[in-house]
Amino acid sequence: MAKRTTKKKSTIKAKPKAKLKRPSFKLSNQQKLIFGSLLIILGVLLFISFLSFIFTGKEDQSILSTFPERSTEYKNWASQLGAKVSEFFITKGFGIPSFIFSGLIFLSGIYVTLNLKKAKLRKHWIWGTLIIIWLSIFFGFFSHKYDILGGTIGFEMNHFFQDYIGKIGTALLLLFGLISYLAIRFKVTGDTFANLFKSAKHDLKTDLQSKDSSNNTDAIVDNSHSEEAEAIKSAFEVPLDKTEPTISNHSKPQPKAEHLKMEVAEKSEEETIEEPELKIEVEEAKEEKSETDNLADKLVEDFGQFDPTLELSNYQFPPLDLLKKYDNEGISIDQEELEENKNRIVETLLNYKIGINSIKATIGPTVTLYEIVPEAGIRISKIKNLEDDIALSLAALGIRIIAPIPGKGTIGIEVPNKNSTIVSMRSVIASQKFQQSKMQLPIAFGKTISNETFVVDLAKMPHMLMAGATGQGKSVGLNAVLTSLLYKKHPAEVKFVLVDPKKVELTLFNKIERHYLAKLPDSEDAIITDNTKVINTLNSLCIEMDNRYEMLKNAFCRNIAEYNKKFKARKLNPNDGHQFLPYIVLVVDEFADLIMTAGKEVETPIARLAQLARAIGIHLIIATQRPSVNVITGIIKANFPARIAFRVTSKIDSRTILDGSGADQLIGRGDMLYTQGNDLIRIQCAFVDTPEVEKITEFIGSQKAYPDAHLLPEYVGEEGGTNLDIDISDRDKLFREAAEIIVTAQQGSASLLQRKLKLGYNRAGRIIDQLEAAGIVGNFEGSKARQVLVPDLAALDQLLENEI
Ligand SMILES: Nc1ncnc2c1ncn2[C@@H]1O[C@H](COP(=O)(O)OP(=O)(O)OP(=O)(O)O)[C@@H](O)[C@H]1O
Repeated sequence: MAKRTTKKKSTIKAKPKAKLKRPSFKLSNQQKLIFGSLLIILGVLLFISFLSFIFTGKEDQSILSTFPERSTEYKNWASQLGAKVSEFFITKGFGIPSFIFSGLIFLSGIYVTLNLKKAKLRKHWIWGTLIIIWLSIFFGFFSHKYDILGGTIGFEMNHFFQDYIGKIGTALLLLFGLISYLAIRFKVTGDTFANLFKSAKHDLKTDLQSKDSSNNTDAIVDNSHSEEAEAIKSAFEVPLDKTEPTISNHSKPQPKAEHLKMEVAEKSEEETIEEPELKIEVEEAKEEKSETDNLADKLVEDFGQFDPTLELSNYQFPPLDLLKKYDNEGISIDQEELEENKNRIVETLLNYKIGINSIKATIGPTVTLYEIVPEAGIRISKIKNLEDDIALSLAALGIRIIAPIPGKGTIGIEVPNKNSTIVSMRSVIASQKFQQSKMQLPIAFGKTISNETFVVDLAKMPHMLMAGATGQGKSVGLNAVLTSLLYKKHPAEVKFVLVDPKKVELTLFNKIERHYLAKLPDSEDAIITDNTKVINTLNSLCIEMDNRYEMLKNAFCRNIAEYNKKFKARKLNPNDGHQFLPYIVLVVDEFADLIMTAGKEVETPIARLAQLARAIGIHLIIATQRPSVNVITGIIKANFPARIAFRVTSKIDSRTILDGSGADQLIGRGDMLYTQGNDLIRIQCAFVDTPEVEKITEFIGSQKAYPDAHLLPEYVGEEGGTNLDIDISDRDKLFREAAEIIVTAQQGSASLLQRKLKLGYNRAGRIIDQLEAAGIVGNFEGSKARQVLVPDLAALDQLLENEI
């Protein structure tokens, strides 16, 4: 509410401003030409008058008092008016610098005629006037000899300053003015003078050197300074030695090349100065707004931007206090353990004749990374092969060797800490990195090995595959993902579709059904536990995806972010089927189970969504215990670039999920590896316990909610559809509703039904066919929408009643 009032205030303030601006006279192009050419002519006339005033001013002076008398003959080339104006500007005004006025008027004419940027012209006037004042004061020094140089104003001002600060003071003041002008206008700095001085010094030096060398050659070759002698010499030399001319050719163009360089540099400087002008012109072209833009601007001015959160404007995000603080948080460095591990690593490596140059430790929450720089000549593969031996000598599980650490050129050995610390969800949610993140769907996973909070954007991933043996932290990981989003996103901005075949993992989220969950229209529970319902839901998401693509296409947007931005700016009309699109996050816990029972029926829509849904804001998170190849098939793997591996039991599983080993060497309890296609990052997953999730969902669930969960489009399986026929009893159950929509909109298109009724393309198409059979819409007419044969709802009622 508070927001609204401030917005209103600002619009009230803004309105009179806008009204004040409008009266500024705007000339048509013809008027601009007339006015501009008048100014150009005036500028030329002034220049002519001023110029002739220099020669004829004295002669005309005596008759100036007779102005305006037609019979008097003036010497000025612009006659009476020219003499009078020149007298005013030059003698009584600023003297010779007044010529600049004529130039400025001429320039103004050009600007007006050609419709150039006014801001630049204003600048010319300001600087021009300042130069006129400066010059006229400067010429004031010489006014007693040549009074027209600085004019009366120049003389008076000069003497005004002289009275107070003397001649030298005035001269210095003018010098200061000149320096300021150069500094502001031409961006001259102290360095410019220093460089000038340096280059002058350099030139002098080279001049002196060349003079010296020429003196020397003078000494050796007699008469070489004489041109005649040189000509004779070259005439003799060329035929004698063929290499000579090439040498002289070489030496000659050199200064030319230098000169060329200088020119290029100067040119490029000029270009950079001119660049902004070009840019300004481009922006001007952009300013041209379409009618819909203007309407949108007006709507935004009147009502403010569309606020998707308005319906639940009092919604409170869960406070941090709902998350638990742990005692053993924060890393305590055990110096002894560090020393011990270091010595063991060094010893083990030495046993295999691997010398070490240096070793560095980075302590993380669960593992410590020892970075080793081996002695020169040691093969990396040798250290990699010793992985098991090092693990054995350190008597520790979960040693991982990274050889070499990407981008560092060192070898890393990760050794688990004896006492691991818990990374609490609270600490990562409270971190600045998460709180200040501007990501679309930020997820705070936990902490990296260097104890930094790891935050990634789900929207960028764009889908995530999560695998890990049972009891290694998958469910906690999923909860961490959901919690992150609950702490950052308003219910209007994100919706979850939760699939939980285990039936127990995600049940807590039932409490936030009407806030954050999405479901099929006819289903009772939002959390899907039944495998057949999963198929319907996935297909429904595919329909939602198609619908969203259609909406994006109609709105000329490439992705959901652009679309929502446009919608918020009120550039998309809700009456055309546009609406604010929340992100949809599909979470499937235990994907293996689904594949086992439903196979292709699940795989196909998942693959379709994974391939296409990124742009329209549908993101998939799929977790599985068994990362075997028949579960994570090639097509699924190819479309899930972001992978998370908790501890798995075999190297093969690790390879299936990560395309490499590593996951089999993790220590469990939330120790995980994350990859988004390139490097593996070891992370300690944030721990969020069931009671914490319960508190959060309870907090959210107790607040005012939407009337229902977010409804996904209805999906009727192939067998549920009706064939095209005239039989009334076989009609789709949405037939009447669809007919009313079509008649109201007077537009017979399937996509309209898709949008309004949230249907898939096939079903909408079938309904259109039934409408055609009922005589409500006309025949198929190619790309055009079908003709609507019923004029209004009353006629429709009559038609349908007569059928019965
Ligand atoms: N990030 C973590 N930090 C500390 N302990 C953790 C973390 N993640 C998991 N654990 C511990 O591991 C246990 C099992 O975790 P979780 O239930 O997430 O495993 P899971 O992989 O989902 O197992 P399943 O597949 O059988 O459901 C938790 O109860 C917790 O004690």
